[in-house]
Amino acid sequence: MATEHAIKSALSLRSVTVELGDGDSKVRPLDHVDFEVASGEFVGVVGPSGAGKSSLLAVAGALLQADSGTVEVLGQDLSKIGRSQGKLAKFRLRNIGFVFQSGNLIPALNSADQLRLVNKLSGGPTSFDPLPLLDAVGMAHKAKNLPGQLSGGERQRVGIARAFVTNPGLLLVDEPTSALDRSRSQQIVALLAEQSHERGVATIMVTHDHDVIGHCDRVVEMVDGRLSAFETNVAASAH
Ligand SMILES: Nc1ncnc2c1ncn2[C@@H]1O[C@H](COP(=O)(O)OP(=O)(O)OP(=O)(O)O)[C@@H](O)[C@H]1O
Repeated sequence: MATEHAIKSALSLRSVTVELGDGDSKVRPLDHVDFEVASGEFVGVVGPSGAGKSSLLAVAGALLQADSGTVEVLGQDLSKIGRSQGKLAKFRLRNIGFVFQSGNLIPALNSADQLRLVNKLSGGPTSFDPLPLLDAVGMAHKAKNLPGQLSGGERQRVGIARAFVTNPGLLLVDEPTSALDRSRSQQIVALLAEQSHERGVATIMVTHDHDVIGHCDRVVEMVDGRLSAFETNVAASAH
């Protein structure tokens, strides 16, 4: 494990504010948010509906621009990448992985091809082999199955393997268990924790599911656009 000084934060938000809407309907989903996540750290984000959790992921994922404050991903200040969407998209594709609610797989592609497509789009090696990644999530035996032939948990596993194709330094995960039963939810979040630690990826997981936050190294709570430590004995609710 590298020291605190050796690891630069994979994600660093300093006094980040985002305002959306106009006039009376103006809202501030992020209100002077400070947030640091180190490489290999698995952080949960909880909080009520409308608190700003998705906005936090969108800012960290370079999908939404901060109105003030600074956002650094893997040491790169996002505001300095330039206004061109092309440059930002390229940076996102190479450095940031996303896992969505229900896997978000392409219906016509089998598991292996889901990964091959991301490798191709990101300019990865032609020799890319999806099997080791599918194996890491326990899905090598279903490499040739289409999403329609997989269970919800299996689709989520393929979605996780796909997110690791580009070796991202930052992984953003939005409600990964919303379509799963309790035991599958535990398995999927345990897998995310294990893979984040093994690969040294900083992972931020937004969840409403308090049953799974015991797998997180740290949990923060978002309320009215502000972030604070989540005051619960996380260790006691683990596993
Ligand atoms: N494009 C937009 N224009 C105006 N307001 C928006 C926009 N997107 C989100 N908001 C508002 O910003 C606030 C924060 O929304 P956000 O989606 O980040 O919350 P959340 O914590 O992810 O909620 P949930 O748990 O319901 O997904 C809400 O009040 C929402 O209505």
